[in-house]
Amino acid sequence: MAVFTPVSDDDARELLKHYSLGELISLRGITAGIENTNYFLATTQGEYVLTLFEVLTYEQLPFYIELMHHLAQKGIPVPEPQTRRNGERLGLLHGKPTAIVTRLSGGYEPDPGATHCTLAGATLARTHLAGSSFAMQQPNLRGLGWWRETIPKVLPFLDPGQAELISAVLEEQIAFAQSGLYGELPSGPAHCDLFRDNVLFDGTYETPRMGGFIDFYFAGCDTWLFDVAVSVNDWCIDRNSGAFIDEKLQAWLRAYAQVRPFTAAERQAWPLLLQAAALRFWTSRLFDYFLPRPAQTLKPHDPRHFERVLRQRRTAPAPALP
Ligand SMILES: Nc1ncnc2c1ncn2[C@@H]1O[C@H](COP(=O)(O)OP(=O)(O)OP(=O)(O)O)[C@@H](O)[C@H]1O
Ligand SMILES: N[C@@H](CCO)C(=O)O
Repeated sequence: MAVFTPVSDDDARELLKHYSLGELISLRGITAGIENTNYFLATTQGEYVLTLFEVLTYEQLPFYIELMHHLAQKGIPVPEPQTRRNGERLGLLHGKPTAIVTRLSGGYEPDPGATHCTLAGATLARTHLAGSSFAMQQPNLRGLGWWRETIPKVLPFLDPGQAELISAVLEEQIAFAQSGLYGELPSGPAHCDLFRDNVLFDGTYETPRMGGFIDFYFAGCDTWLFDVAVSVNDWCIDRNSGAFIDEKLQAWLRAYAQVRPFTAAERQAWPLLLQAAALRFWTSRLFDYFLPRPAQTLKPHDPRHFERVLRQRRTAPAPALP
């Protein structure tokens, strides 16, 4: 359930006075999602999503909100934060930071085919290029620094084989981050969590249309290839083994490369980035599983899934980038 802070019709009417978005038609709580309070909000001018941020603070939010604004202005299909009469895009409701963003059409595809992969890959490349002119800077807060801090906390819960694996991969990633090769990788604002449940598709299964990317609240500046690796590690795999499905992977990567061709440094770094992306989510899932936040409502995702993905990426030869 994702209404942690109830919002009444009267609250919404009061809030809408701060915007030029017309009059309230309806307000409906969204049941999906685990972190924020979300409502579908219909007004006489359009369809929106009202979000009350339950975890991120007012000070932490501008990077994400302004990035979405920047991308929307550049024609990337992302929720567009609406601007209040006072020029700001964030407000407060029931003491929580609040934003109204445009509602994208479509739904998420749990079983994406090659066509979905093509659309997602091309749109991510366009997102990267559009984001390169975004002025604000914020590192990926779930990057190497966070892995170094978090892995020692989860180590006591692991068996010796797992502990050895996660420690070895962390050491390799620390060395890689200090290498000249790493410094050559193109970087900029990245979504950093572009799993299939964060992309909406319209149309039919056979002929899908891109609805857009949602949930930018793990975004940060990172190598673009890390973003690609996070995505294909979710979109293009056999869910049981973690192995890549070649047709989907090729569709995803070719579509991305048609918009932004990969560099020589990226080709060389690819196997390590695929492991980095698997390590990132193995670590966060271990952390959420063994050390849940006191008020955490989510049912933790299975950490072993990303252990399997990581082992796959270390044993199977990495497919070359197109
Ligand atoms: N701008 C949008 N347009 C259309 N649907 C949206 C939009 N934003 C959110 N949704 C819908 O609301 C659901 C919940 O949103 P979201 O995934 O962002 O939840 P959350 O609690 O904020 O984050 P988390 O993914 O961490 O649970 C999505 O699955 C999607 O169906
Ligand atoms: N996409 C993440 C959850 C949100 O970061 C995961 O599947 O672990």
